[in-house]
Amino acid sequence: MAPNGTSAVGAQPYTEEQLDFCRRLPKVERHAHLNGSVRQSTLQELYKKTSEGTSTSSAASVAIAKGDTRNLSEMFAVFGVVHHVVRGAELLTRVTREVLEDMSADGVVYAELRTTPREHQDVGLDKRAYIEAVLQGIEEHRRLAKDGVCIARLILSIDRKDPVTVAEDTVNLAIEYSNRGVVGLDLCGDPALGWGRWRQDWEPAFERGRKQAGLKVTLHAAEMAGMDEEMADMLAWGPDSLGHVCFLSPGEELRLFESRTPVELCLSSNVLSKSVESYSAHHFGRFLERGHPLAICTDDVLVFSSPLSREYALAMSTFGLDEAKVTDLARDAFETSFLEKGRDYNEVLARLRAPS
Ligand SMILES: CNc1ncnc2c1ncn2[C@@H]1O[C@H](COP(=O)(O)O)[C@@H](O)[C@H]1O
Ligand SMILES: [Zn+2]
Repeated sequence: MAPNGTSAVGAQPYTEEQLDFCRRLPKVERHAHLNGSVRQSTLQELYKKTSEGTSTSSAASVAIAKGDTRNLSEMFAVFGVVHHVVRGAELLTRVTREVLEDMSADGVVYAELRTTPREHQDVGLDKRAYIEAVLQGIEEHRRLAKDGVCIARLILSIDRKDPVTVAEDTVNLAIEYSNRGVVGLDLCGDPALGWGRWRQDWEPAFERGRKQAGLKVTLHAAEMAGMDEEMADMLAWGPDSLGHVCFLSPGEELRLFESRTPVELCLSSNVLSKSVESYSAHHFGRFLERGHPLAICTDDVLVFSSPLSREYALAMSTFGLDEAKVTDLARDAFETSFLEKGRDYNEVLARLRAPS
């Protein structure tokens, strides 16, 4: 790619050398939604087999490029396109394996995948089978990977649009699978649909997962304006990590800095969904300046067409980081992860510390 060539997201501000460095750099992915990270060619292939026939336009429309007029709420419709075709245990296992293969090829050595357990009634899949199919994909990748393994753990997501009974179910499942690869719980979904429910619905559910099984908790937070009250309540409770945090008032931002709660920052996701005006205006700059614990992440590589190496290259060029700083960022991201101490932890650490 030419230094100033164009792609789905417009002119590239980084050089070929920067991108190449970021590709080779061993990295950690902490915020990737499984169905938002499905390989584009797989989605197209699955779409062709449906009753919609040979049209691939629906599959193609999941990619959001610069200039796309969809806002954050409209963007959530794209996940319906993926959920429509990724059905059944076999496909869930396959897409999980492929996501990890793609990450591994991009230099990711450890990934926390997150997904919302769903029933696929038409193919007789219940939520337990859903989770087992995803865990099987992680296991298959590990067994079959030829060019380096991306070690992975699973986080179960609770969608803000669902009733609290669904959240309770998900917590039960996360507890059940907590010694089999599930390390945490997440609050996700369209913030416009389910805010104002933190204290009553979500906090008790997450608290139970944390108390009963030591599960870690990450929350999509301040994804739209006017969520200060929820943010204050979340911080008072004390999550292990927070995603996005785009719309913080100066007071809440200060409180977050003081709490030292790690943040998962997704530059392209925020710029392309118009939560943040431009790369240079991204709050990544302020968090970096404060030395706040953070991890650069992709969110939904299928939708935003930007793998982790590219997100690092964008941060590198936009904020003038040298190779040593970018290397530190990748290592620091691991410090914020949910991976338990043990053999895998030591393996990831060794790969992150290996001289490049
Ligand atoms: C843009 N930022 C975002 N903010 C909030 N939630 C998001 C998201 N991107 C994805 N999801 C959540 O992840 C689900 C798809 O993956 P899974 O089916 O769970 O694997 C979406 O339905 C949405 O709830
Ligand atoms: Zn997300």
